[in-house]
Amino acid sequence: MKPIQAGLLGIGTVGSGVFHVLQRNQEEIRRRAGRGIEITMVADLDTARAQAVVGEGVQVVNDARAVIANPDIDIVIELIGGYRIARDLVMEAIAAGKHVVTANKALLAVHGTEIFEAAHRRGVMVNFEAAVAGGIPIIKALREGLTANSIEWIAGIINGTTNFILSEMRDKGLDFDVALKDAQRLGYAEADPTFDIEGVDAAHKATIMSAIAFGIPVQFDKAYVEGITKLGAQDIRYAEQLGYRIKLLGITKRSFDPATGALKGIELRVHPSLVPARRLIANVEGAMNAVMVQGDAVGTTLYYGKGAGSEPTASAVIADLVDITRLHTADAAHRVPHLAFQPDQMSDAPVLPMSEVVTSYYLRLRVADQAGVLAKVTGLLAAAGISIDAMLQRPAGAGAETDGERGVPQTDLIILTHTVREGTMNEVLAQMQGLPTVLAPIVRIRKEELA
Ligand SMILES: NC(=O)c1ccc[n+]([C@@H]2O[C@H](COP(=O)([O-])OP(=O)(O)OC[C@H]3O[C@@H](n4cnc5c(N)ncnc54)[C@H](O)[C@@H]3O)[C@@H](O)[C@H]2O)c1
Ligand SMILES: N[C@@H](CCO)C(=O)O
Ligand code: NA
Repeated sequence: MKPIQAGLLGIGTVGSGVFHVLQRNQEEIRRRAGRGIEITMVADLDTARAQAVVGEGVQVVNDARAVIANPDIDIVIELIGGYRIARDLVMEAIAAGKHVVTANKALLAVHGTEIFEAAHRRGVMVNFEAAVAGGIPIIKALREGLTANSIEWIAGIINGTTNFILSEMRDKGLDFDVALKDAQRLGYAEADPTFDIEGVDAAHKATIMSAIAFGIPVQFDKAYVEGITKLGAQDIRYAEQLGYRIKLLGITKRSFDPATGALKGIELRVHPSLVPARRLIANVEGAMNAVMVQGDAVGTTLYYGKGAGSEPTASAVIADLVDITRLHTADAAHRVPHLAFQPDQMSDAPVLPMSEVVTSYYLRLRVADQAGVLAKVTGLLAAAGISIDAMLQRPAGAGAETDGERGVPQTDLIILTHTVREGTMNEVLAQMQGLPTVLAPIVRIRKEELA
């Protein structure tokens, strides 16, 4: 049989990896797919660079629409990125009856509903393994391997750039900015790295996983998003002293009413989290990703590997090409549904507001070092029914022995709490912040036991 022909839109970090791996392993891939897979046309704005990557045998154009219009091409691979042009091109490729492979989590988290509906109507596949945790086959695990389970929660380190930055800061004492530059140089960061450091990229990926795990539409606009830019080095240190590591986690979870047992909705959130240092996931370092999935039948499973970079991401893109090649002639009923659940079987369970999330907390308060302060702080927690798990008091550090303006001696109080509703915690934090003996904005980091 003739090889299936694919057209590539965008040949940067990931696109060049796809081209090279497909070429290097073409014989094995052909034996697995049952048919050869060839990239016969490439579009990139920088045609000279693109031509240098693919050599003379492959047609290079600067207009992505020329690839979509080519009748010999059955699969369009979108590796441009971003929401705007990529959305139009993917929709046009679907309308033209092409299957699509994309690594673009931003696109799917925001426009996924529209894209999957269009693909379903047109009878084509949109595959996106590379969009979540790069080379780790997590989409396949969730959609196929774990299909027997009622998924209870997913928690993952799903942004390589921020995990790399946190590791470099902790291990080598590097400054945030230096570590970020290194992550950009290594090809981990998004075109706009604020997406990485502000938690947006992780939230895109968590949004996609929430849809697949719980059969809800992709709803990025409902996600709670907090990045690592406000994390202080001293919090990383204090967390260690208490037996925890701080990781940027993407979390999605079914939440039940404790009184009735009824499903309240779905938690969907990204924020720095304290994780017990003894957990495997707490020891995932550098640009590596790891995703924990808790299913009712299988229990806890963990997926670990490279979540970013040229060839690791290419590995996932090519797996999608192979799946499409195998299923090309099968009708929609025989394919794996885009979001794991059949399109007419989606749930309308709401994504919960952050105030309804129940979790535990790390609090750091800069307080006046005087009698009765601790009692006031813990009194507010007690009045709200919030129980304390552990506590530290530490000197405020060199140069911070006294409060600048008022000259009051000061100290740091670090408190770990047991679980409480976030809305309740917010009220207590507002009261604490109002105490005259609390001298600086209170630091609050959520804590996940992941058990
Ligand atoms: N880099 C990674 O590790 C990684 C991992 C997983 C997913 N992704 C995703 O993969 C996608 C590509 O990322 P990348 O790192 O390869 O980006 P990149 O910037 O290295 O490559 C994008 C390429 O698209 C080209 N391009 C831009 N506009 C174009 C247009 N209108 N028509 C044709 N070509 C155009 C650029 O010239 C560039 O060569 C993004 O959606 C990204 O989020 C990247
Ligand atoms: N910028 C992303 C690339 C992989 O999606 C990361 O750092 O994880
Ligand atoms: Na993946």
